[in-house]
Amino acid sequence: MLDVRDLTFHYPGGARWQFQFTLAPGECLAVAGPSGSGKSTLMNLLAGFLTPDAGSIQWRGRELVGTPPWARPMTSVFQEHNLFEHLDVTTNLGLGMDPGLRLTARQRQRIADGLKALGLEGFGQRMPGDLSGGQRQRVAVLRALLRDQPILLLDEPLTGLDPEARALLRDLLLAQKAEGRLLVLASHDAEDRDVLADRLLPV
Ligand SMILES: Nc1ncnc2c1ncn2[C@@H]1O[C@H](COP(=O)(O)OP(=O)(O)OP(=O)(O)O)[C@@H](O)[C@H]1O
Repeated sequence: MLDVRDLTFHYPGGARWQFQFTLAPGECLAVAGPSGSGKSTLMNLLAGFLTPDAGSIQWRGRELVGTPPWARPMTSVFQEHNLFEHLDVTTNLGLGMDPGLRLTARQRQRIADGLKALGLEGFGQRMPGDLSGGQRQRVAVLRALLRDQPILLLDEPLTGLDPEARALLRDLLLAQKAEGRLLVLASHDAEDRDVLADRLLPV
């Protein structure tokens, strides 16, 4: 269970937020609100890139506030995809699984299977700069999924994709839920929220 309680935050001189929700394995929470309402702020608080003024984020009874981002049981796909431009697609994906890139045959197979499932078969040796925006986005989501963390933070993961890629990624995210992962999804798109989310957090 992810238990977010009285999580308060403000930017210097800016508005103040307070977030509260619980999320069980297999559930998706959609964070909805207009541009500038604080969706990315919540994502950054959960990921540990921002420090709250007060409140707690507990995962299975363990407090995550104060835990650095890399040690949290979550992985994020934010609007900037943050692929390493000088490394090919397979290496980008592999680094998410093992920073030392000592990949097992099974891990290599998972990368190949993931690329195939997302319509990117044969793209493993390409450089990110040689991909379309939608292809880069799929690689970024795949990299997050391959990291096998229990919590996925997704900030507009399907925005800008064509209908086919969108359907592929939606199915992939539904499969993550079926496997028991927790999804926190910021999305402007009501249809994505309807398909994926169990609950709505208006901000
Ligand atoms: N570093 C910062 N310092 C001060 N104010 C900030 C900072 N980052 C964001 N804000 C402000 O906080 C508010 C919430 O921003 P946030 O990015 O969380 O909104 P959002 O709901 O994710 O918007 P969008 O849908 O456009 O991505 C905005 O008014 C924004 O201008």
